[in-house]
Amino acid sequence: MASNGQSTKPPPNPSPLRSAKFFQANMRILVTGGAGFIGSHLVDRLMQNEKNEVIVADNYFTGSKDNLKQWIGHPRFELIRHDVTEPLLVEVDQIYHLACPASPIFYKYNPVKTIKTNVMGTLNMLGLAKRVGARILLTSTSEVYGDPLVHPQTEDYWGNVNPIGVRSCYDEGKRVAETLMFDYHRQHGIEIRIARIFNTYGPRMNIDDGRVVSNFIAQAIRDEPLTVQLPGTQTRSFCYVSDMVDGLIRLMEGNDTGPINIGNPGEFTMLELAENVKELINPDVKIITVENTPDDPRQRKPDITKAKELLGWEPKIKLRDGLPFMEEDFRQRLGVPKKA
Ligand SMILES: NC(=O)c1ccc[n+]([C@@H]2O[C@H](COP(=O)([O-])OP(=O)(O)OC[C@H]3O[C@@H](n4cnc5c(N)ncnc54)[C@H](O)[C@@H]3O)[C@@H](O)[C@H]2O)c1
Ligand SMILES: O=c1ccn([C@@H]2O[C@H](COP(=O)(O)OP(=O)(O)O[C@H]3OC[C@@H](O)[C@H](O)[C@H]3O)[C@@H](O)[C@H]2O)c(=O)[nH]1
Repeated sequence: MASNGQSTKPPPNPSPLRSAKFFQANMRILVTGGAGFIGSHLVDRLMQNEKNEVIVADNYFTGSKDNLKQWIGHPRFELIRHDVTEPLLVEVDQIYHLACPASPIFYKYNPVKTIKTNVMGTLNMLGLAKRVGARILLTSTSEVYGDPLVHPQTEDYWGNVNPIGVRSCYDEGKRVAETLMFDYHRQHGIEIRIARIFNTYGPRMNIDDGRVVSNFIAQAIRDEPLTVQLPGTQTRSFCYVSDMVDGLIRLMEGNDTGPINIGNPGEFTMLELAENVKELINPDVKIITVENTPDDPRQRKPDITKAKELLGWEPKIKLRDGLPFMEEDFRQRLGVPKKA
């Protein structure tokens, strides 16, 4: 029975290859998009369990082998250059399906490819889950709520999304991906999990990723003005990556299909974020305002009641505690030590 009370078919039989000796010893987990920011932190956590074998499939559009360098060559780890818009034939027990560019700059760069990644990529991974009887988790997004008219956002809110805007390749793409997940669940009995991830930050974000936290930290370290996009009063709620990974694993291992919001309810305007970065990282830096892009959501904050009740999860790391960890990582990669 799905969490929403709908009855489903029983799950398909596992692939016969799963009764091979190898599978009895290990849980084999596929992470698509595992070379990216959240994916590589998830891989680190999964690899800590000696019973897990991890396969990463990534096309390196926004991810990098560098994020996984500590695991390359490890006997329980495999890295495949693969685009999820093409089918993938592997034998696995679980699929964490993250593959998709997440920064607005990158997902808008080739919107047709972004929607293909969300739709064909998710179809391919669901097809794989069906063939081998694997459980599959989709990393959906708070962007399914669009420019929300309900605040904070609860999972039963259907959203306020522009279907033909420049962000639609991503937000409508993820909405279709969620639909596909539930249709495969109802029609084929696939075990699904859907996480609606809210803005996440932390070490290993691309320095030129274009998202706000990485932009402000890189700008503060480089002594460049912090670029607050107008009006500056728009809000976001930022979750530190280790909390996010913890939530994703709890969701995968738990009994609820979701969708479940995973995010930190601490809400900040972009001006407040800039002021925090300035104070913590470089008090001499200027804050300037610049033009915004179309359809930028004006407010965003997760209601995490469901995550608390169903997963026993809530974030532990506050923004002001997480920013210094990210600063340290960015300083190392940019080669700019902290001034004495
Ligand atoms: N970071 C956030 O704030 C956030 C918020 C909501 C949802 N999400 C979701 O979480 C997931 C990971 O986000 P992230 O922040 O780590 O982004 P990221 O860009 O760092 O990682 C995405 C990874 O997917 C890979 N990829 C992209 N298209 C692919 C394709 N067609 N085939 C194979 N690999 C492909 C990229 O190379 C990259 O390694 C995404 O699905 C994103 O939509 C992230
Ligand atoms: O330099 C900048 C960049 C961004 N911003 C503002 O910061 C806010 C957040 O922008 P980001 O680009 O970091 O990310 P967004 O919140 O728009 O989207 C994100 O949200 C959910 C996820 O699915 C995605 O990973 C990501 O698209 C926006 O209001 C934007 O206008 C700035 O003020 N300055």
